[in-house]
Amino acid sequence: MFSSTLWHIEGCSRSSVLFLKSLKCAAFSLSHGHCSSSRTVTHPSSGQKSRLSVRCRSKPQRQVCKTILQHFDAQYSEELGEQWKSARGVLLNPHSWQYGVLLNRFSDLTNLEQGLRALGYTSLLPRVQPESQSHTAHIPLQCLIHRDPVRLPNQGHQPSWLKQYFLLNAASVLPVLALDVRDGENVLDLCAAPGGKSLAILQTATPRLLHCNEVDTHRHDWLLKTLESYVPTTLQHLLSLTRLDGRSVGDERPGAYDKVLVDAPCSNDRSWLYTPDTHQGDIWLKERAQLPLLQKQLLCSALAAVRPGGVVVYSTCTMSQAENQSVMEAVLASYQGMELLDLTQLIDSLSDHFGFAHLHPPLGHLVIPKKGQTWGPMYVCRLKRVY
Ligand SMILES: C[S@@+](CC[C@H](N)C(=O)[O-])C[C@H]1O[C@@H](n2cnc3c(N)ncnc32)[C@H](O)[C@@H]1O
Repeated sequence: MFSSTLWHIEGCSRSSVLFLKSLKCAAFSLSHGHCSSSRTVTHPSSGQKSRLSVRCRSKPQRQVCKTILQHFDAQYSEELGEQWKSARGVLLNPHSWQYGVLLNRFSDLTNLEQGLRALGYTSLLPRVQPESQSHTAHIPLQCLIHRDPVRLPNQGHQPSWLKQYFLLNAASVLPVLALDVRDGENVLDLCAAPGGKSLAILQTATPRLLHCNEVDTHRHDWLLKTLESYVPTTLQHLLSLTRLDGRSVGDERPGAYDKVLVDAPCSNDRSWLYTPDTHQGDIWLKERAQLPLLQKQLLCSALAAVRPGGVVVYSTCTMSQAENQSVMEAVLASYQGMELLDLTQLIDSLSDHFGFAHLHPPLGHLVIPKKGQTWGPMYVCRLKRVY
């Protein structure tokens, strides 16, 4: 069993009370800690002191699937060498995992940001984001991170109320920043559920169209719910939701989009390690062998769906070379008129927060979890369709 910790804020000013309400009782959990204690924080604008008291609760511990771990050990020690050791340490210790907070610019954020900063949250991104200076300025993404493995509570769905934040692995914003959507563009999120990246795209710009596609029925419903919970009805006309097999979209809508995101189905390293039973682990390992083909087909579909001059971003949340660089290599070799775009400026701007792996071959970028910076895994690569 492991404990999670709830922090309650007491003795608050009125502005802090608003902040508390927005945090839904202002409870947030630490994924470690076994004691009761309290601490005082000062509200930055009012100077009022608020007391945080800590309580513990028990949650069932997650079991590591030995079959998957053995498989990862064999593959990743060969592909990543020493870097696998530090990633392994993080993946095997959920108590150390950090959670990013993506603020929803469409909601009422009164006092929330200041409140979170008073609690030690800082911005992931610099005020002026790289690569945003040369074109029409777009909206800075507000993603807050904490150096400790603290976790805000999820906000429940309430009709006629927009959620204020979305919890995510902060490395998930990387593909969205690489996509660099501008106001008025036609954008396709080919594999969109549960909708975190669609939502992040809408935080950075107001596209003419955001087409969110998800083939799985259950996950499509989840996507719909996410968008309803975060996007005001006045902007919902920008959204188009479909339940297509992403492999067919390129043929059905050739050249229709300025930007396409392929956040591909992959062997999600973080969750696969905690596969509930060995039998399920064996099934997933068999499925894993099929994934590169599906990923290549999805990427080819995206390249057909983007207009000449348009941009495609490919991303996964696995460290597997077969699902990352090898997919890119195969598609670049078989598809004419594609250019690999440089992401160095963006990567450099995030290198204080994210640990980037040394990739062989050096195609794309991989955020690899490490102690104190537990973000990732997240692979990203950006292509331009030249003609
Ligand atoms: C990594 S998840 C996407 C996460 C999402 N972009 C987000 O940020 O919330 C990949 C998604 O692709 C979907 N998928 C799998 N095969 C697909 C296909 N052939 N066409 C479209 N989506 C597919 C899966 O059901 C899954 O929801």
